[in-house]
Amino acid sequence: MSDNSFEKDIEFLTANLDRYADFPKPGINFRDTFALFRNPVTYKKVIDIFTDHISKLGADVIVGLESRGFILGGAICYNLGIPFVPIRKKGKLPGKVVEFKYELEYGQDVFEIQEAAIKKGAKVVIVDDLIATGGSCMAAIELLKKVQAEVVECVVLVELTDLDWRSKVSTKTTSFIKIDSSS
Ligand SMILES: O=P(O)(O)OC[C@H]1O[C@H](OP(=O)(O)OP(=O)(O)O)[C@H](O)[C@@H]1O
Ligand SMILES: Nc1ncnc2[nH]cnc12
Repeated sequence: MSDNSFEKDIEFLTANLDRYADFPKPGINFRDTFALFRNPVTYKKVIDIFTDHISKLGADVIVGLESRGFILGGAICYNLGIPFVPIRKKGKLPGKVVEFKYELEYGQDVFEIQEAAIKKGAKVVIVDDLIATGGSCMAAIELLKKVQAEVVECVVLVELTDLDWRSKVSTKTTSFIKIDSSS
């Protein structure tokens, strides 16, 4: 559920989100959140909405999912003065990592987190630009379980409402823009 005070901003953001048919595969309507991030006006609105919501959750750490979760997470952490920790695709993080394989709307991948990046029992909020099948968020939750962190909430900008992500993600999830994958 989104905060009513941001209702007008959310309508504006929804209207400015780009859609590309048949990318990266036939049949996928790709929602390009970079359209919102490259415009300073819409980017600020997005970061303000996330910051306002996450400031009430008592998070110790924000975990951002590669790649667009990084663009959100860094700015939100700057506002809140809390650490940012990345979850990256396999093979990009040095040191001891834990990994989890997952599926998404147009393929499969492996996520990793650095073991030393999160303290046991830390309260974590996961951020990403979009939830579709829920595979990415589920993989992030499983990785955070492995390092014994506590996932308080997943917060995403866009939710594809008709895809069955809830069967994979039972952790509380907040989205601000809700759209049908075929619209
Ligand atoms: O709910 P899901 O079905 O898992 O899909 C959502 C994920 O898919 C996209 O990222 P993508 O994996 O394309 O990675 P990228 O940001 O590195 O391009 C999107 O930014 C989410 O992270
Ligand atoms: N339809 C979509 N648009 C953008 N990112 C996605 N990740 C998974 N499905 C997606």
